[in-house]
Amino acid sequence: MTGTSGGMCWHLVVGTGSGPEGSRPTVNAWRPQGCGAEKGYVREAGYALSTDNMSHLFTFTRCFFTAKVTIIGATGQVGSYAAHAVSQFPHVQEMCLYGRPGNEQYLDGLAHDMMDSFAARGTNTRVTFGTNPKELRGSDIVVLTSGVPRKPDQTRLDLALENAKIVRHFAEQVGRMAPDAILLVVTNPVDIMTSVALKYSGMMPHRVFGLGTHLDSMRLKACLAEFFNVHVSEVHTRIIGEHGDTMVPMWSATTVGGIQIDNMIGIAKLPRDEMIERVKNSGSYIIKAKGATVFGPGDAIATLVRTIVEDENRMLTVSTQIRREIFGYDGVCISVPTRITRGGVFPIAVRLSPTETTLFSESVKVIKELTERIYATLDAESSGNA
Ligand SMILES: NC(=O)c1ccc[n+]([C@@H]2O[C@H](COP(=O)([O-])OP(=O)(O)OC[C@H]3O[C@@H](n4cnc5c(N)ncnc54)[C@H](O)[C@@H]3O)[C@@H](O)[C@H]2O)c1
Ligand SMILES: O=C(O)C[C@H](O)C(=O)O
Repeated sequence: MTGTSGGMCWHLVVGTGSGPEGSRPTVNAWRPQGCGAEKGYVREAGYALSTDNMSHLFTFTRCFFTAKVTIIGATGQVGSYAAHAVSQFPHVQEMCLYGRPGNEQYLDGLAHDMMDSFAARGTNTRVTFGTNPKELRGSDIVVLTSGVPRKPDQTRLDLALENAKIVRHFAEQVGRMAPDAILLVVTNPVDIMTSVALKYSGMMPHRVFGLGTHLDSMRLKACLAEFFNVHVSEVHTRIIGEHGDTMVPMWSATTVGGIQIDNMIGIAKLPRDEMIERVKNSGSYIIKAKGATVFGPGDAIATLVRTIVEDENRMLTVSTQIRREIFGYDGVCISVPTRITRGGVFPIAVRLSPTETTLFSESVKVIKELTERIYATLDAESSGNA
């Protein structure tokens, strides 16, 4: 059985094998073997057919999903690493490396290099590349990484206008060629670029989102794991607001080993301000040291893509359009906790502490003002008044 859901192709394969209690229908499912001809990956959907009453009791069914993921800006540092990281997931059937005209030779070389890597690691993902917008057709997820990166003496906000023009150009292409895709924006300043991509793609708000403070949340997680000397998986934390200087740590939602940090003995020594300063400066520190941040954002992108293609239903903090009814503000994309599924990204309303509320409103103000200025400049340019 084949169908589509959330723009993604899915296949459900049910057979009649023998179950532990007799002739209960079971499932024919293909698992990727690394170098075989299998195309899909199997996951339990939690229901299946019962022999007693085929119509009402579903207890065990499996289905698998395959996706085409396109990386725009694949010749860049973040784009190329993200393409490689994302291709490891069995659900990703096709990885399309997309770039601007003139970059064909580079993209061809990148595709060959990645295919060698896949053979070495046993990945069965098809690699395609191109610079013609028609290559975007059929994409289930598009990751937009094109744009200039900041220099060591710049802030991310300094890139806003130059990158907005690049993002507008590609967002219009995605809106035309792959309107049912989910678009993940990475280009900085990412919150403003997410708004630009949403506006110019014409896509639904829950299908356009930005990497936002997911990466900052991972950075804080690493600091906390180091401080408490525990495995990173023991730490749950979030940073909301701008991916930038006004980011807001959600200490109220920070736990170590499931224990809220305020309830941990010795917590008075936790250097919260230093940790947040370290997270805020992490990008510029790495750029000064080695030219670009690559593995952190690349693997953060990969987590988000996997969450969607595997329909993991996870709660992650990413940049999304917030609504006045829930958050008290609208007309802005900024990071809040969201639920991410194969259908898209859905903001979750949460109660913040009084300090978090004040800091979040300051963060919204910064992003909203600059977003409006960028819209005005782009609109004036389109109407020939710039
Ligand atoms: N949100 C995040 O956490 C995060 C993390 C890392 C990088 N970034 C941002 O991602 C972007 C790319 O970073 P990078 O390190 O890969 O940079 P890079 O210079 O290595 O790559 C830039 C990419 O953008 C393309 N590009 C540049 N100018 C273009 C134009 N005028 N038209 C079309 N394409 C153009 C290039 O061809 C290349 O593919 C930057 O804006 C950077 O700030 C964001
Ligand atoms: O800091 C940058 O400019 C890149 C990115 O936003 C990051 O935080 O790694």
